[in-house]
Amino acid sequence: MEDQRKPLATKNGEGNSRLPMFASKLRPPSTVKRPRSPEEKQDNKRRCLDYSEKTVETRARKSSETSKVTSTGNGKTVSNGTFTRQRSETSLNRSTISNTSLRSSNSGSSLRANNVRPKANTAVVKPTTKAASSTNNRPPPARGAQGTVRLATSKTSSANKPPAGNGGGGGKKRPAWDLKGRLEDMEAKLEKQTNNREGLMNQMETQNQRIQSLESMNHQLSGTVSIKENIVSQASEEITDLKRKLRQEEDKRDEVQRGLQREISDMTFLKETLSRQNESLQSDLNARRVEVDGLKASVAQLTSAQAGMGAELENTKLQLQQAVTSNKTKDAEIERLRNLLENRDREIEEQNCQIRSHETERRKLHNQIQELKGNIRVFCRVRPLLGDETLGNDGIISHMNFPDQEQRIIELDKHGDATLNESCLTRKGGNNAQSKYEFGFDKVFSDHTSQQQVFEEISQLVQSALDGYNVCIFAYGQTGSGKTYTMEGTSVNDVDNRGMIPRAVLQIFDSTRELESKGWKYSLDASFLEIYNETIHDLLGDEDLKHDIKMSGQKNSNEVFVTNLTIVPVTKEEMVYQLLQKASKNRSVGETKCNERSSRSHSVFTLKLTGENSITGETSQGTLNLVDLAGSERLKESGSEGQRMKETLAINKSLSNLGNVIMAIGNKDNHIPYRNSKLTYLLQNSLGGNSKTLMFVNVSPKEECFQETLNSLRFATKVNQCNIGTAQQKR
Ligand SMILES: Nc1ncnc2c1ncn2[C@@H]1O[C@H](COP(=O)(O)OP(=O)(O)OP(=O)(O)O)[C@@H](O)[C@H]1O
Repeated sequence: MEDQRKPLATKNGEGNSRLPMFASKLRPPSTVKRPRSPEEKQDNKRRCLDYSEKTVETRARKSSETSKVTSTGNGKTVSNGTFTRQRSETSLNRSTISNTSLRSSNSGSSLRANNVRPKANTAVVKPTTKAASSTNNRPPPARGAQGTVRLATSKTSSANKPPAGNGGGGGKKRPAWDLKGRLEDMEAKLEKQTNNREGLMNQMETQNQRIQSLESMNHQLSGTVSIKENIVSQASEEITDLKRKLRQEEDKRDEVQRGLQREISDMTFLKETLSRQNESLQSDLNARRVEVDGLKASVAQLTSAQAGMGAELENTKLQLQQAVTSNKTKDAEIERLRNLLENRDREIEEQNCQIRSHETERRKLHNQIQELKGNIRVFCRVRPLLGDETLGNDGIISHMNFPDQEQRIIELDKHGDATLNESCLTRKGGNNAQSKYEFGFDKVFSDHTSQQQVFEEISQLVQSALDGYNVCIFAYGQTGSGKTYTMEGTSVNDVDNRGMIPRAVLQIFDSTRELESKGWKYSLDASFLEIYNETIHDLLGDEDLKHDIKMSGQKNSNEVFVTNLTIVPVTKEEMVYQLLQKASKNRSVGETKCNERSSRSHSVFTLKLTGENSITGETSQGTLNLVDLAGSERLKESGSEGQRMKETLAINKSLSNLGNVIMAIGNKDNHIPYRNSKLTYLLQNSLGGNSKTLMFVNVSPKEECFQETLNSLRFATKVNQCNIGTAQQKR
C-alpha cells in the first residue's frame, strides 16, 4: 500500500514547483508510465475541469464570505469561522472526488466511454457544520483513494487468480503440445496484466487528483495566509493606532494629573496661608478685644471727664468771645501797621531813588573836588632806611624833614655842599655849609607812612575809574627809592605790605559789589606789560610775541591798544592777584637775561572798567593805569656804560619825554609829543585833559642819594605845576 501511494506524479510527469519536496517524493516509477488513450486523457481533463470549477466556486464563495465578514467588522471570530467552513468544504470535495474515483474505477471504462459525469458529485458537495467542526486545517489523507487501490488490488488479485486446473496460476507447466491451453493461459495472463494496468492507472489518476487537490488547497491556503496577513497588518495598524491613542490618553491623563497636583499644592499653600491669616486674625482679634476693653475703660473715664470739660468749654467759649473782640481790635491795629509799612516801603523806595541821584551827584562833586585839587597831582613818598642803612643813625633820616601837619611839605637839609645852593628854596642862617630845600606837593608821605595810609589818599582817584574816568598813577624815582614797593608791595599775600595795585583792585571789586544794589554791573579786563629799551613785553603772555601800539581808528574813539597783548577778564580780586604773581614771575625770567631789568624798565598794569546801570540806563567806561617807572637816575650819576648806558639813555629819554608831554599839555601846546616814546604813546589817553593823573615821587632816605632825590623832587614839582585841564567822564 505504501508503494502504491508513493509513486504519484503530475499530469506531465514533472514536479510541481510549488510543492517541490512533496512532488519529488510522489514521482511515480518509470515502470508505471504508459501512453494514455485519448479517452483517458479526455476523462482526466474533464475531472480536472470539474475540480477547477468547484475550486473556483468555492473560492468565490469564500471570497464573498470573507468580504462579508470583513464588511461586518466583527473581527476575527467570523473570519475564523469562514476559514473553517472553507476547509470542511474542501475536504468534502476531496472525499467526493475520491468516491467518484472509486466509483469510476468500479464501474470501469463504461463511465469513461459514455463520458458521463457522475451526478453524485454535486449532490455530495454540501458542507455541513458538523463536518466543518470535525475537520481541522490540515488536508485530510486521501483515504478514499487508498481504499480504492485496496479494492482494486483485491479485485485484481481475485481476477488474476488462474483457474484451477488450467495451470495458468498453479505453476504447472502445460505441455508443449497443449497449444490451446497455453493460449488460454496467455490470454488469462494478458487479461490479468490488463486489469493490473487499469488498476494502476486508476491509482495514478487518484494520486493526480490528490496532488491537484493539494495544490488547490495550497493555493487556497496561500490566499488565506495573505488575507490573514492583511488582517494581521490591519490589526497591527489598529493596535498601533490604539497604542498611539492610549499614549495620548496617558499623556492627557498625566497632564490632568499634573494640573491636579499643582492645584493640590496651590490649595495646600492657600490653606496654609489662610491658616496663618486665621491665626494672625485671631491674635489681632484678641488684641482688639483687649483694646476694646481698654477703650471701654477710657470711654468711662472720658465720660466722667466730659462733664468737667463741658463746664470748661463754656468757660473757654466765653474767653473765645473775648478773644474775638480783642482780635478785631488787633486786626484794625495790623491794618494800620500794614498801611504804615507800605508808606515806609514807599519812603524807602523814594530814599533809594534819592540815594541813586545822590550817588550821581556825589560823582559830580567828587569830580569837581578832583578838578579843584588839580588834574595832575603829585604825592611824595620817602621810604624808610632799611638794613645796614640804619647803622649809625638809629634809622633816623637826618637830612629830611616833614614840618607841616597837613603832610604837604618836605624839607631837605644838605650839609656842606654849596653847589646845590642855586636851587634851594630856603636857606636858613648864613652858614653856607648847610642848605635847606623845601618842596610842596599834594601829599608828602614820610618814611613812617604805611601802605594803607598811602592808599587812602588815592582811593578816591581809583573810585574815579569806576565813575568812567581814565586814571593814571605813576611811580617816579631813582632805583631803590621804593617805587615797586609802593605800586605792588612785597607780596599780595602780605596784607599789610600790599601795594597800590592790589589795594586798588580790592577796592574796585568791593565797590562794584556795592554798586550792584544801585543797578551797576561792571566787567573788568586786566593786562600787564613792561617797556624795556623801548620794546614792549607782555607780562601775562606765555610766549614772547612782538607787540606794537596801535590806535583803534574808530570814530570818536581813538582807543590805544597793544597788538598781541594778553587781556584777562577778571571777576574777583584773587584772579588779579594771580596775574600779579604771574607778571612777577615773567619779570624775574627777564631779569636772568638782563641784570636788574625790573629797575631798568617801565611796567604798566591796566584795568579797563566797563559799567552799566540797569535802573538808570547809565554806562561808564574807565581805565586805571598803574605805572612803575624805570629808575630815574641820571647818566652821569649812575656812571654806567655799554648796555647799561644804552638802558639809561632810553630811560632818560622816555622819562624826559614824559615830562615834556605833561609840560606841553600844561602849556596847551598844539603838538603834544606823545609818540616820542613808547610810554607816552601808550598812555596818551591817560595823560590828557580826559584823564586824572597822579604821580608818586619816591625818594630814597639815603643821604648819598641827596642829588638824585633833589632831581626827582624838582621834576615832580614841574609836573605838579601843570594844569592839564578838566577830566571828562566817558559816559
Ligand atoms: N615804604 C617802605 N617801607 C618798607 N620798605 C620799603 C619801602 N619802600 C621801599 N622799601 C624796600 O626798599 C627796597 C627797594 O624798594 P623798591 O624795590 O620798591 O625800589 P624801586 O624804586 O622799585 O627800585 P627799582 O627801580 O630797582 O625797581 C625794597 O626792598 C623794598 O621792600
